[in-house]
Amino acid sequence: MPGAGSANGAPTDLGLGGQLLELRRRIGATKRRIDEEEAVLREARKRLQALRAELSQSKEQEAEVVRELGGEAAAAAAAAAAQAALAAAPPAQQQPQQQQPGMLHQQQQQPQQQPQQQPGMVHHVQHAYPAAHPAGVAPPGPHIPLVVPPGMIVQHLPMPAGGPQQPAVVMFHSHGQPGGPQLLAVPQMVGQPVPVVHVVPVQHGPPHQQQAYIAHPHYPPQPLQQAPQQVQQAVQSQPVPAQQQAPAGSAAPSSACPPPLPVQPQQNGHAPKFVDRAPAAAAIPPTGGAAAVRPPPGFSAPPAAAGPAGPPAPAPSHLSPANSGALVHTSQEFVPRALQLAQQQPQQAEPPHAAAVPTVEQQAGQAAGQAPMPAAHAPAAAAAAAAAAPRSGAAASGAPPGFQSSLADAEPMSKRVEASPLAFFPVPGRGAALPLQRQQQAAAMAPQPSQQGEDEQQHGGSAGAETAAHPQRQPGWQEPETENDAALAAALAECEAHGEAEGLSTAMGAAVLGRGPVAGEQGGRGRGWGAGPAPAGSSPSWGRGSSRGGSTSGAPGAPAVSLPPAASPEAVPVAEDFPSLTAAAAAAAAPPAPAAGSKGWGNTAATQSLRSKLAAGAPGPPGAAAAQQAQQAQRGGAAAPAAAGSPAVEELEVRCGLRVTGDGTPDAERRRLVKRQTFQHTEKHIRTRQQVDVLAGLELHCNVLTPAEQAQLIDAVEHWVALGKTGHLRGRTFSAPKKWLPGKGRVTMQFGCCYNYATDAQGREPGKDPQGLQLGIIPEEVVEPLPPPLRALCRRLTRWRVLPEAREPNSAIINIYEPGDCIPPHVDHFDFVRPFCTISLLSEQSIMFGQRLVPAGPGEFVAQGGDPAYIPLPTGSCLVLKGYGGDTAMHCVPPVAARRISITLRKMGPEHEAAVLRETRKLEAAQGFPLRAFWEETPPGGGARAARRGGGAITIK
Ligand SMILES: O=C(O)CCC(=O)C(=O)O
Ligand SMILES: [Fe+2]
Repeated sequence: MPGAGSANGAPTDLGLGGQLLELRRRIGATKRRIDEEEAVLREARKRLQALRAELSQSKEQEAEVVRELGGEAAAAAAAAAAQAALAAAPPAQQQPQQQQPGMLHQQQQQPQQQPQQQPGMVHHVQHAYPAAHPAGVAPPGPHIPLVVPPGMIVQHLPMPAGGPQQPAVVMFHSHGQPGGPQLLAVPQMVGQPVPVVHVVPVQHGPPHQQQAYIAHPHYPPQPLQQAPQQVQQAVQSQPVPAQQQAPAGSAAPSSACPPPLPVQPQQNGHAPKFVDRAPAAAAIPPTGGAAAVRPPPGFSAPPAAAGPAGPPAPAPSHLSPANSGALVHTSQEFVPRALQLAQQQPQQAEPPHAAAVPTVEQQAGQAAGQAPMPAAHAPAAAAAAAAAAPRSGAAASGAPPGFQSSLADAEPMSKRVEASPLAFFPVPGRGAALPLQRQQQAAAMAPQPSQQGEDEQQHGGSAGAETAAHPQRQPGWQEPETENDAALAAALAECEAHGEAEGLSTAMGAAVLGRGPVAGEQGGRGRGWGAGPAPAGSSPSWGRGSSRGGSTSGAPGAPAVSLPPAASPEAVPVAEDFPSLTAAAAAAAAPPAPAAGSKGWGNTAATQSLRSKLAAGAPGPPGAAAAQQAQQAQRGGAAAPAAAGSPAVEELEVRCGLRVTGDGTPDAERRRLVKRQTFQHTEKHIRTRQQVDVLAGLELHCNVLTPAEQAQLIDAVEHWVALGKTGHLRGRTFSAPKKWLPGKGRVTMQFGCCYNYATDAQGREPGKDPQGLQLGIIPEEVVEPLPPPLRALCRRLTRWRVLPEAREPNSAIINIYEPGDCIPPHVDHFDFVRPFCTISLLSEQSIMFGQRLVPAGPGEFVAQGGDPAYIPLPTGSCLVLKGYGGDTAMHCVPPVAARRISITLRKMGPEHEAAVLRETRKLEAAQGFPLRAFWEETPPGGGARAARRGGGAITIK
């Protein structure tokens, strides 16, 4: 092949001149990469500095709070608890004690004298552990009974394959904010002892790894590595060897935590590399084509994680939701419980992997849609009322509607936590202060993905004939865009008729209306909707797209061609169409204006003071900070750098939490780094026997997010997961499988709309309503809107012409794959328009495409009638799906070798979008004031400070 490389990578057949040119090109490319990496490094250093500054400030504040609160007794109790646990623990192994050159000192190390603490509070019980631990989770270490302080959050813990997803772990988490670690808590864990196993000091690693891990009962007990006194010392002051490896025999799954960013493209072992992704001056045409995307022979999808598999052990009772709010424990209880917890672990040994997984037959049955008929479909109004209940309940009792502005409004159960600041999350500026009912609602409404046939059906079916493989392919939304716009405009007009000028719906509307007229797709390829022509012989009933959609993929059977490069960056409008995002974000961020007689608490003095605190630079999660800044920008506040004029897109992205502060690279320059690839993989059509290109229409855009941006986004996702796990996201926004079956579950979050991808609490099956009709988006299940960083990301995708302007996504589903997790074969539901896309984060894994993919075993999928094609998805990339690849071919992600997050961004069909708006309006009407997104909410009654005073929470910022 011309240009093929020799062993050392130098071209051999180009002649000397050609070789020279090629080498120069490579040198240029390498230089550019070096520049990029250096920029990332610079940024990381800056952030580190900011974190350090913030940390010392936080520590001062903490000391002040501790002084205020007193509580010597608690400190003593906690110390006693630690000692007791240590004394009861197995004998210590030797742990390296000596400091090594380059060792990093834990910033949160405590003085030998613990500060005075409130009962139930132990903080900074951290054991220095190598930040660069490859497993990233639960290495052997001392068990320190940690009483979860109010103010800590139970965050995700990378779990062994098959491990439970119950949030029974606690970690510190920095959120990558300049503000440093955020310490939050979940109610059911407050006051509960948990054994600390692993703490990663916050100053190491990329933001998503700046976490402290505390053992999960799922893990077997870890041996102590030090004598108690040594441990104590380690906890309080041991420096951190930067590169210490996990001792052999660690229970930690080796791939439970991915390597730090910047993440180099890595294969999961399933797929060969097939396209050189090195930056080049122009878009790289596909090389290798079909052959390159074939799987290696003998491919199977082994979960790489070594952890035990099987159904989760029952959570210890004190961690169960039933114990939520049971906050009152004497310090004497802590020690025995901590020990009990540790000692329980061997009894919680998991049954063997195989026992936990469905059989092939079961899976095939699920795929074929043999699940039982669902229960009766709750009427939309009832569902809306149910969804509204948590917030309208208070209104009914005469209290400020929806939110508990005083503890007296709380339901009986919440009274159990009323003495605790954990009735609210005392973190200003972020999703906080959810009334307890909302958590109950979340629990009640959460889908219970039995995972029985979850994903096989989730988006459009699986095995079987083509019609069966696309059961959800519906006509209906494939109208010309003018019709779509009209439908939307009508829906929005209806909304506007309600007369409310602010709030979520308007924000959503603004986001929609802010779009200009339809732009030509893909650099002027016409107005096709991406639905390529149906393969010859396919059923015309598949949808109007088959006759109407502009082809993006060429005629079936024709050799696939690489699409032309996207329009040149210079031709792309940059800032001029961005303000619509600003408006939307600002509108979404703005507190609802307190109309006359408004009973909302959004404008209380406390909230105001919180806002000014934020404005003064207090940290928050990306979304909250962005929202705050967008608000200031709208008001022309001094803190908004470019509020007056038309601010540069990068500034707006920074505000929305997408772009990392300080990255001043102009938008057009950034866009130029994006590289697009197209693919080709022909199979014989199952029925017609003609050649079809199953990958036609797919585009992979690399470098859409820089490593720093990825880190920031990951951080935001982790934060949302934490909120979701603790019931702080509306309705079915968050769902985690109750049963953790290998290869069968994933944590997911849906924003913008609720898609019925799993059997829900009302028994509605994926993709079907109770009558067996197709069911995709469920408008009455109102979920959280797109958070600002995702909104900004969507905007970027259209601004950079990765997606057409008219297809700017307004919904997202975030999949969080632990090692071994997968998404089974499906075609994305046709309630979402084409093209849509999926963003990859954390680790590079391959997505599999085929005309017909079917399960062949637990977490194993095979192609029928041909070879599957694999496309490795590098971190920071965006895979665009349309044409045959997005409409007809099936795709799945086989079990991943390392943790991965994907964000699938899709635009709802207009009637679905309208329905979502309508249902949102209904909810708002029912509760009497606009819905607020999670990032807008602030704790009533004075925020963090008051929470601290009231209940003794530790709150950093
Ligand atoms: O994780 C991915 O990249 C694919 C996700 C997907 O197929 C989906 O959400 O529909
Ligand atoms: Fe999909």
